[in-house]
Amino acid sequence: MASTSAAPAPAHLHDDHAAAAIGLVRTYGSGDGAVTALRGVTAAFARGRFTAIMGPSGSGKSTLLHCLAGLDSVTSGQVLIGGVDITRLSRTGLTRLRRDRLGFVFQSFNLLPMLTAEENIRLTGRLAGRRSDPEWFGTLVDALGLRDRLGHRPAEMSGGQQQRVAVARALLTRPEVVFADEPTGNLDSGSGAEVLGFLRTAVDAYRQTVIMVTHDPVAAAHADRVLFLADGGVVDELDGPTTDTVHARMRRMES
Ligand SMILES: Nc1ncnc2c1ncn2[C@@H]1O[C@H](COP(=O)(O)OP(=O)(O)OP(=O)(O)O)[C@@H](O)[C@H]1O
Repeated sequence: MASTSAAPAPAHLHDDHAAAAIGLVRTYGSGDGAVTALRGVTAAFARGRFTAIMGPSGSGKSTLLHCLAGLDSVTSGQVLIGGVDITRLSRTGLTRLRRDRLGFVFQSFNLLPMLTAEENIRLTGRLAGRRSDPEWFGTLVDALGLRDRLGHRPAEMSGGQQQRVAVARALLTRPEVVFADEPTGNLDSGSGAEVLGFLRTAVDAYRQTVIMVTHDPVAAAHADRVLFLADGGVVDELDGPTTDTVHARMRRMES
């Protein structure tokens, strides 16, 4: 396992947290042109919970998500996934951990155009050399309403259908954490609500952990908790968000 080569996590972050950032700093460039996107972020993400990350443009949301997901390197600090400090993994170890233990949903769907919906859904498991559980595949396909789309290629599907394929792909390997970067950014509100509703179900019914960046208070209201960033730091947090309470916090941050 890739995880065995990493240092142990602090004891208080071992058990209940699927992911955590500890003193995370990310600076891009150097000298006069350096930009510090994250200025020492510490945040923990509980297992089986849905967390939204919000904040003004440029506040560091995508950088935080990408560092947590091992898609971007960190300048200093630790990132724990299931208790493993991923900043200490080799490149190969990190690639393996991402493939085996994390799921991704991006704004732009990121499906392979030449593959059918079914082939796209099965792709990550294939790359990991695993046979997927047929029952779980069927459960996902039915829950996401994709049964009659499995033979279609991305160009033959709506944006909402493509994103549902991407969600099925992300969940098929039962990852430790699903990272979603503006998953509804390219969808109309109806299709967006379907995708968010399914992410909610994945958390409630299957104890999936979801961490999602969004600009949209309606999307954030599907989460259990919202973390607010400003200027590269965590400035606020809200449990049990509603669209109204998220709006109110955003307004307060802007004033
Ligand atoms: N690869 C990079 N090189 C240089 N600067 C970067 C890079 N990525 C991000 N930044 C800078 O880091 C800061 C945080 O960017 P980030 O994309 O994380 O913010 P965000 O909150 O996700 O913004 P948005 O809501 O507009 O997507 C910004 O000032 C941005 O310009």
